[in-house]
Amino acid sequence: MAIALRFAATPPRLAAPIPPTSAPRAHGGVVRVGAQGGTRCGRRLAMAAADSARCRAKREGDGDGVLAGVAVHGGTGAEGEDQLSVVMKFGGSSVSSAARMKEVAGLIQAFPEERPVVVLSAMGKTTNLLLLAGEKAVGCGVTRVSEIEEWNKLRDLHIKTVDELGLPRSVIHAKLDELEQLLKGVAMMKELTLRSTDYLVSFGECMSTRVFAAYLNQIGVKARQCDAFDIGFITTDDFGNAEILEATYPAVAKRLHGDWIRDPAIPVVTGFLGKGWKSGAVTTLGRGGSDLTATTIGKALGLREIQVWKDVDGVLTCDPNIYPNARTVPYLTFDEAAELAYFGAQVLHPQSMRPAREGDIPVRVKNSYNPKAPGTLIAKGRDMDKVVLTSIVLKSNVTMLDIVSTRMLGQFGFLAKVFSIFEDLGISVDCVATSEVSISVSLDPSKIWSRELIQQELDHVVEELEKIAFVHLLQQRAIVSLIGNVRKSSLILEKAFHVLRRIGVNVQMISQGASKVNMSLIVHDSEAKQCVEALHQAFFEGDDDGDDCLMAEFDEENLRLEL
Ligand SMILES: Nc1ncnc2c1ncn2[C@@H]1O[C@H](COP(=O)(O)OP(=O)(O)O)[C@@H](O)[C@H]1O
Ligand SMILES: N[C@@H](CC(=O)OP(=O)(O)O)C(=O)O
Repeated sequence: MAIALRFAATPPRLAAPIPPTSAPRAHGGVVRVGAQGGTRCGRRLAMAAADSARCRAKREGDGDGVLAGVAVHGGTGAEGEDQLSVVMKFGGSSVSSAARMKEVAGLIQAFPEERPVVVLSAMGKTTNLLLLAGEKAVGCGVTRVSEIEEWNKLRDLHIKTVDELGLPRSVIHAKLDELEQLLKGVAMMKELTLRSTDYLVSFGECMSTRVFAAYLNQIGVKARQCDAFDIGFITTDDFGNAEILEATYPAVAKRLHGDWIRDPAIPVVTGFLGKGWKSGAVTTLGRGGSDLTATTIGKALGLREIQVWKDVDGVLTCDPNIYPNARTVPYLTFDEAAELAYFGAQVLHPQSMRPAREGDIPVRVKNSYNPKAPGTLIAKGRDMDKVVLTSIVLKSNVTMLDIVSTRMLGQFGFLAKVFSIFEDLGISVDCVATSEVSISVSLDPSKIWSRELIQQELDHVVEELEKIAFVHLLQQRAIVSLIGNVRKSSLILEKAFHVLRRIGVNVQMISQGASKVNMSLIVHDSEAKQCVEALHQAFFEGDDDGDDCLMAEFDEENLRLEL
C-alpha cells in the first residue's frame, strides 16, 4: 500500500457537465426563459420582474434596472412590506404525518411578520417507497400492482393525512389515481427508465405540497401550491441528478414575485424537482435536493434568509447516527457547510450552498421538532480565530486507487493523463494525494447524488489506467473529513494522529483541499466508526481542548428565531 503524504491541490470534481448559461424555451411552453440582466441577483430579479406584465412594481429610472419595492439582495432588510421575505424549507421528517403538518403550519403562523416561500419535501419516507414500488412494478404484472406493499403504504399515508387534517379527499385523489396508472404503465412496459423514475418520485413532493397548501388555506393562511417544474426550475436532462441552469433564477423570480404581487398567497413549492431543458420532462436534483430548491429560490428572489427545518438541532459536530454525543455547531461558513455536505454529511445537499453563497444569503438550519433550539447559522464569514475543529464527517464504502507511473521521475503530463481518463469515463474523484510519479485518489461508488459506480466500471477504469501506470484498487475504505480551521492544521493533525495512534488505526492517505476548511484521512471502513468516536471525544469532549474546538457562544442574532 502506497501512502501518499503530500498535500494535494483542491480535490477535483470531475464529470460535472458544463451547463449552458441560458436555456432556450423549455418544451411544452410552460417555462419561458427571461432575459438576464446581469450577475447580481437583485439586478436579475429586477429585470425579471420588470419583464412581468403582471408585476405592478414600477421602474424607478435609476438606470440600473432596480425596481421600487423589490428585494434586491439578502440581509439588508431592504425588502418592502409587500415582498416575500424568507424561504422556509421543511424536509420529509418535518412533514411526515398530519400532526407534523399541523406543527409546521404553526411554525409558519408563529412568524406573522414573515412572508415566506415554503418549500416541502415528500412526506416521511415517501421517496424511498416510490422507488421501491417502481422497482416492484417492473416485475409484478399489471394485475398485481394494487398489491405492491409500498404503493399501499404511501397511498394510505396520504389518505390518512388528508382525513386527519379534515380536508376533502379530492385534494389528493387525482394524483393518487395518476400514480396508480403510472405504476400500471411501468408494469405493462416491464421497464423503468431514469426519466420515468424521476416522474414517479416527483409524486411525493407533488402530493405533500397539495395537502399542505390545502391545509394552510383551510386554517385561514392563504397559500398557493406550486410545482417547481411549472414555475421556472430549468435543469439539465441528467435524470436523477439534474443541475439547475442559470435561466432558472430570472424565471423563478419573475413567476413567484409576479404571482405574489397579483394575488398575495404563500407559495408552497415542491422541493427536489425541475424540468429538463431539452426534454421538457420532470427531473430530480439528487437525493435531499429540496435544500437546493430552497437556496435557489432564496437567491432568485434575493431574500433575507433561507431556513431549512430538519429533525436535528442544526448541523452537528458529527452524524448523530454514528456517534450520539454530537453537538450543535452554532456557526458555519458557506465553505465549511459545502465541504461538510460534499464529504457526506447527509444534513445538507452538497450543491445547496452554492446559490446561497452567490446571493450572499444566510442559511439557518433549524429543528422543526425543537424550534426553540437556536440551530446553525451559515453565512459568508465568521470569526475563525477561536475555531479549531468544526465537525467530523464520515463517508463510508469508498474505493481508492493507487496509481504509480510506469515511467521514470520527471515525466510530465502524467497527472493530466490520469485525470483525462477519469473525465472520459465520467468518474468523480473525492480526495487526491500526489507525488511526482504516483497519485492516490478516492472514488465513491455509493454516491447518492452522482451516478453509481459499479464493478464493471471500476474494472474499466483500472484497465485504462494500466496503459500508463501500475494500479492498485482498494475497496472498503472510508474518508474521515476534519472540517475546521486549516490555518491550525498542525494542531489538528497532531491531535488527530495522536488519537489514531492510541487506538491503533493506520491512516492510508491524507489529503488537504485548497478550500482551507477540510483535511481528509482515509482509513479502513471497519475502523471508521471507532475513529469518529475517538476523534469526537478528543476534539469536542476533552476537558481542556474541547473549549478550543467549540465555536463562539451563540449570540443574540442567532437567538432571534427563538419562539
Ligand atoms: N453533521 C450532521 N449534522 C446533523 N445531521 C446529520 C449530520 N450528519 C448526518 N446527519 C443526519 O441528517 C439528518 C437530517 O438530514 P435530512 O434527513 O436530509 O433532513 P430532512 O429530510 O429533514 O431535510 C439527521 O437526522 C441526521 O441523521
Ligand atoms: N424527497 C426527496 C428530496 C428531499 O430533499 O428530501 P429531504 O428534504 O427529506 O431530505 C428525497 O427523499 O431525497
